[in-house]
Amino acid sequence: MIKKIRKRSDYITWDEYFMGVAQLAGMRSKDPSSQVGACIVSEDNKILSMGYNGFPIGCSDDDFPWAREGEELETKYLYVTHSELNAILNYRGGSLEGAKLYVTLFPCNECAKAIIQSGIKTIVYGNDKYANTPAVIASKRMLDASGVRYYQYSPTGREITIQL
Ligand SMILES: O=c1ccn([C@H]2C[C@H](O)[C@@H](COP(=O)(O)O)O2)c(=O)[nH]1
Ligand SMILES: [Zn+2]
Repeated sequence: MIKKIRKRSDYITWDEYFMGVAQLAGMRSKDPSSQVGACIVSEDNKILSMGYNGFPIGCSDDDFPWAREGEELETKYLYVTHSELNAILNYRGGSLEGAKLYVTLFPCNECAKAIIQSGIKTIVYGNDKYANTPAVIASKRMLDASGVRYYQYSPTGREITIQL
């Protein structure tokens, strides 16, 4: 009698996989307070692009400021490219129409504009710690008006260890 070998049952789900990849991308960020990662996926679950928050090419991580407060020109906010925008700009393959974005932080209003214009139709986000700020309220207003669906990732509690 031949015993049929069945597939593993503890493999990770698509959402775990892509949110995990977004988290890993965020680990490249040099921002001391918020590391944000993003992963863009096609309708048939192929990774199209990734990004994290950081300064534009040529703007040194050691020279540009990482401060959150102080004189505006000496804070990071005027310089940092957000993870979602980096992921959109990093894509070299043409259209993102119908794509899905996994991102560890709810996108701000500026990222929402780029998401809408790029054709991304679904956002799966991690934390929403800036939910009460004008940037996120405006973001949701635009995403709702444009028919971009968003839902919060539900952590499964599963942990992985990667040896580097
Ligand atoms: O849509 C967003 C919003 C913010 N970010 C980045 C930009 C900054 O590097 C941090 C936020 O810094 P705080 O110190 O938490 O204010 O997150 C992003 O990538 N995408
Ligand atoms: Zn943003």
